[in-house]
Amino acid sequence: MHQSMQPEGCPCSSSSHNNSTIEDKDRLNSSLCDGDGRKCGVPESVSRGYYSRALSNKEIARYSRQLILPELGVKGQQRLRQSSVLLVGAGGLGCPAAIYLAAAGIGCIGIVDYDEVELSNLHRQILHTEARIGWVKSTSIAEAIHSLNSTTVCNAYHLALNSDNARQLVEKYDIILDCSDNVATRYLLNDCCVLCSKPLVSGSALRWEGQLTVYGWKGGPCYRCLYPIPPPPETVTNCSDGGVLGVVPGIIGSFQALEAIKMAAGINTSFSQRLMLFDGLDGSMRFIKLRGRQDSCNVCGRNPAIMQLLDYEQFCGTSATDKERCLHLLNKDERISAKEYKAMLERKEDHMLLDVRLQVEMDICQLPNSYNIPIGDLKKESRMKELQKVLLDGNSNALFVVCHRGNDSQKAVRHLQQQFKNDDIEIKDIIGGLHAWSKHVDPSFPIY
Ligand SMILES: Nc1ncnc2c1ncn2[C@@H]1O[C@H](COP(=O)(O)OP(=O)(O)OP(=O)(O)O)[C@@H](O)[C@H]1O
Repeated sequence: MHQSMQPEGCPCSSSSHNNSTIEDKDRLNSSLCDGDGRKCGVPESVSRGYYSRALSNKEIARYSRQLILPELGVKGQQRLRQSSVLLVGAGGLGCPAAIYLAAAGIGCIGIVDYDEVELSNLHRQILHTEARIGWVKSTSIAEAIHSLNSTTVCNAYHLALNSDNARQLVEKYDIILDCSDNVATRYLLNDCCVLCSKPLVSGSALRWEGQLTVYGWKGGPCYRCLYPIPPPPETVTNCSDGGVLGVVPGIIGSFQALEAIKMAAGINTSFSQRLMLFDGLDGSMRFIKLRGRQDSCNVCGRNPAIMQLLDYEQFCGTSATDKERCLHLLNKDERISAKEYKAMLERKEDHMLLDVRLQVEMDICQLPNSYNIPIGDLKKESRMKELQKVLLDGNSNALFVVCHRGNDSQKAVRHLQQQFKNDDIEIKDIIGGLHAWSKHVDPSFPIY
């Protein structure tokens, strides 16, 4: 665990940052370092010397406030310098986790992310900046790490972690942090960490709440021991749909760094077989004892069925075909485009526009004359009667449904078609919702 594994960018060369910080997928296979520093152009003795040497005066000064903690001490600090941590996800959890790991003196940090920085990331993905909008996220974090602690080697991998590349990456690092935001990646990382015998520090955050636990540590359970079957995709909400207060992933990501630092320093973790539930709204923290490793587990049990990585999108029902099916719930003739709706408005055609988003979203922006019933309320009889009355009063027999991006509006149309099956009402949704309106009709319309 504390043997240095020296992933791609080898910490043995102080000038290695410029060469090895910005990794990309083509360079994934071309390791800069063969495991003992020789390919870095630094004499072997120097690189070995670096690791075995006591802390330098500069290191003592830099880490002095943590060095005097008896639980850490010089030995612990040296272990941090020899350790490598891989973060999957350079977003709300990955940013705080990465920066605290670098600040503490972790020798090598790898960051995997396929995404680029957007304006809507900045309220919580605190290492990215206005000036770096459009940058590759992993590169943006590598820059932030280098400014804070130039002695930490940082490998930025601009790629989507998948079954083909995960093992190759995970096996190079000592500790893995799951800072991703989707179920398929969680199962992929879990299985990969079990197969490579690596501990996995798992975090998640949504709305005001966050969770933290550590899988696969000293005989503790893995993610599959607790959740053998993935949740139905329609029950999973992400931050762009459900929202999140930036501080919440900040807190959970910091906890992920804390646990990784403790494990790397040889102290132990407090979260194996233990789950933390944090609620920022009521300021509570609860701790739940989790069941241990399950003999029946498909990946870490007695007779594991999973000996190699799978197709996790398919396993979780989130593959491109599954998404396509969800996106095309309605037929073509049950939908109109944002442009067609605009043309209809210009022709002043009689109709009613129903917006099925939450009131809080209506407060951000809405189309003129839209009537609001949130999708969750459409099943309530009272709201159905109300809608019927508005349609009758307006004497309109055309009902158009809009939402944020055109997913909920399709579900709403299906439901309303059932409700109004005896009435002569044409019900359609607007393809792509308000996003499409902003993109194709009115660029001044706010996007959130
Ligand atoms: N399989 C994966 N490989 C690489 N990166 C991943 C993978 N799965 C998720 N991620 C990354 O994990 C990060 C999760 O962070 P977070 O949820 O804060 O950000 P986001 O996806 O930018 O959010 P939003 O939904 O608001 O756009 C994202 O940057 C995403 O690109």
